[in-house]
Amino acid sequence: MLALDANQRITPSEALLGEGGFGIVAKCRDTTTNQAVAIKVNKSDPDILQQAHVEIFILEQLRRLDPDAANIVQWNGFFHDGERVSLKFELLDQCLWDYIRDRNKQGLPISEVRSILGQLTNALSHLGSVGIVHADLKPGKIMVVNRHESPVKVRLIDFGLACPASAVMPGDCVATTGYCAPEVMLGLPYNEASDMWSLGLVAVELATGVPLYPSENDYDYLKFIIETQGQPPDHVLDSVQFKGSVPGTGHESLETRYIILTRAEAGQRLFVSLIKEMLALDAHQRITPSQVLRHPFFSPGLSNRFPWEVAILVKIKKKKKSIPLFKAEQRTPYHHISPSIRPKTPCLQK
Ligand SMILES: Nc1ncnc2c1ncn2[C@@H]1O[C@H](COP(=O)(O)OP(=O)(O)OP(=O)(O)O)[C@@H](O)[C@H]1O
Repeated sequence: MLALDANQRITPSEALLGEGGFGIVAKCRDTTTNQAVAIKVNKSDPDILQQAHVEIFILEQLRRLDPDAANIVQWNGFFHDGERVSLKFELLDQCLWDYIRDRNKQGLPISEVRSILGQLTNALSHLGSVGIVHADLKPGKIMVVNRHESPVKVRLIDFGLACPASAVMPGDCVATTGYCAPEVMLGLPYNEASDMWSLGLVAVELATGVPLYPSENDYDYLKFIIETQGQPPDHVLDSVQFKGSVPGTGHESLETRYIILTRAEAGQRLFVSLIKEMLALDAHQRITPSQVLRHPFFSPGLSNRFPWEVAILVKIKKKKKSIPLFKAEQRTPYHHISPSIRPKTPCLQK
């Protein structure tokens, strides 16, 4: 492990914890406290420097919250190292992707899904109380404090794309394809409800071990959503002012994913009913954090009454050919979503 000296200088090396678009995260020892910490060292690029200052602004807002009670990473300030700005965080153990992978991608038992989903809903509730949208929620941005602890505790990390709900810039979508809410993708105004959509997809991944919409491009992602849930309601599509290019064609995946309940236990049915409310296409209809926590899926004693050891499965249906999402004669790209691909039976129901 590296030392963080009195002048707060560090040298990146084998202590690398992670790497991202903004730089690296390294494990260091803070010589004043003698504690291991995680230091996010941003690249010296001017755009990234500006982004780092936005992240610092958001982290300052979050100081009003108790990180432990709010399930968000504890931030301990920042320092400059030459041209670079570095952020100091509590050291966490592993991200949820790795945690799920270590369980052979089988999905977690109901007790753990409930516990982790409850903690993340609590995190969104706290973010909402200070008017912050995370805007990039996914298993890679959620970390386990200590994988050997039971029940495991989780924290939300990386507020690099977060913004006050009152200052959202529609159309400025840089969030991760495969987790971002439809309204964000469509360039519409968005708010805290977009994090709830992402959390719905995280919940499915916790329960099944695999992503529901594993897409690398906007076209595939939108296609997965429409095939499984139908197209967004007309009043949503009517407000789309899509200025960018039509999401790429030619690389379409030929898969659709369906949630299959192997044994239709009550716990599983409740879980699917909750997920459907988290993944409401219309953000106004989406369930809120306090409603999630009051959902029967969280009722005490559920896991005792309905032990759910068999994880939910995701069935992958292969198609012979791709389906056009857009019809040339219609008005705007997102009105070109062909009604013919509306599923007869929406997949998110048993
Ligand atoms: N507090 C922490 N403790 C331990 N590891 C961490 C911590 N914060 C971040 N990491 C590791 O570093 C990785 C990158 O962190 P982070 O997402 O904050 O950086 P980023 O540059 O914004 O990433 P991206 O470009 O993917 O958005 C994480 O996925 C995680 O593995």
